[in-house]
Amino acid sequence: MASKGSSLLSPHLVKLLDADGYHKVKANNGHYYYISRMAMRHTNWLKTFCFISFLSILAWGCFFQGFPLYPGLYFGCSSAAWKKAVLSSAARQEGGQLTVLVTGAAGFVGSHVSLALKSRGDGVVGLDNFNDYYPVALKRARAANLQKAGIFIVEADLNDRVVLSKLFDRVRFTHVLHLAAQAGVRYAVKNPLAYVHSNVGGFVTLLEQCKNSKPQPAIVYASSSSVYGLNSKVPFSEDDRTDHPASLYAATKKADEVLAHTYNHIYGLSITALRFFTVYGPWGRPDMAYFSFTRNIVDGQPIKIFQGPHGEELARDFTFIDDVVKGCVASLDTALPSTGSEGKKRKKAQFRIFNLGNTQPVKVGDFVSILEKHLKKKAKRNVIPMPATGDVMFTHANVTKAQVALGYNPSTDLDTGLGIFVKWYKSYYKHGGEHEGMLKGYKPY
Ligand SMILES: O=C(O)[C@H]1O[C@H](OP(=O)(O)OP(=O)(O)OC[C@H]2O[C@@H](n3ccc(=O)[nH]c3=O)[C@H](O)[C@@H]2O)[C@H](O)[C@@H](O)[C@H]1O
Repeated sequence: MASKGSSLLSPHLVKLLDADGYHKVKANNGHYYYISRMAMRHTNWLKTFCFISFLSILAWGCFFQGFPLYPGLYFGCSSAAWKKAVLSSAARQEGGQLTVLVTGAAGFVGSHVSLALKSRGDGVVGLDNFNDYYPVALKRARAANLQKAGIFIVEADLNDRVVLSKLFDRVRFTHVLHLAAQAGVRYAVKNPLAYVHSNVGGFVTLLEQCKNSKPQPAIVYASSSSVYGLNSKVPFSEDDRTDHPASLYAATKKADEVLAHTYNHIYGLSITALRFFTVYGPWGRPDMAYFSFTRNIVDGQPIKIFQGPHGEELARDFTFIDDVVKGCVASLDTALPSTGSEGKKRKKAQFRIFNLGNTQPVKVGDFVSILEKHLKKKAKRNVIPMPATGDVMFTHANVTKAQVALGYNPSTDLDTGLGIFVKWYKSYYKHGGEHEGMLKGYKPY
């Protein structure tokens, strides 16, 4: 198709060739080449084909392989500024013993534990995808608190293997506190795949990264009281069966527990699962009843109180955030190191499961009465049959194991805890907290 020419060709011949449908092209070496117009057209088609193929591979990678989910971030996480921010956040201060990656650091529990760790000198790096399941403004406000304390949050999805691997290349994490998840029991009927994406896919992506690391970090992660599902024996103990989940949310948390066991068994990852019982408190989750009921009572809107099929009241073992933070920190402190390295197990590793509850279940109606007392306002109660969206009738934790192993001793009763929450709520929304848009257009059930 292309014929090599030379500057020695006579102008007459060049003219002839042009007329015959050839392009004259000068190469870097000074030689001229004559390429037929047909070949040029083919070359252009080839370029277009290659470009479209490149875009298709990129799109395929983004949507199915979790590879660079946010191209901006992907490139951003190679920048010098990014590396500096990560390293400075991970640096331990005086008294600090651990270097912890906290996933879900802009979340409710994640933000509290991150601050607690940082305040005692541990190195803390956060990871959060700032999804809009509930108002992002609240997550940003929590993140601003962390930033003030010197904690950098990597903004990425857990499924983003590229970002995770860059992060672990930079920092030798001694521990991972994995709290990122798609939360909420009832929203799972609306958006089941969000739970599979974060709680199953994201968890496995993280475990893969941890198992391949050298050294492997010890992992402490959030399970849930919901794994007890339809069990009727109370209080719930860690040795009870957990194979009757009542919601898809619970099923994904149960899946996490069995997945964690597999990684512990095959790769020697040290793993601790914490079964949280309806955690509440300042900087909490607007989708949860204590928060949304408060908002409705303040606004003079009715609240819906669910009741069982025979008119029974539901009850929860509401647990105050400060107690849960202590449980998380003690779990990190007592976690033994993982025994494997770069995907190879050396010996048996620690595997633990703990309930972190309050041990004092309260009926939802009584919990509303306590809120009314602190808000000095009556709720407009609308008692309705429990919708078929995955709720269980009651939860009640036995925390003996956590008491023995972690020194866990919940000390905040619901009255005290809700008083602290209401004080925070009033102050936050009085001082410019984003009230507008709070759960706007969002109906979890
Ligand atoms: O322990 C957990 O593992 C879970 O705790 C939390 O789930 P739940 O215990 O369901 O909390 P939450 O929604 O505050 O409802 C509290 C009570 O109010 C009742 N409830 C709720 C809403 C409503 O409109 N009416 C109502 O009666 C409702 O029936 C219930 O009896 C977390 O959201 C979840 O992510 C997970 O961490």
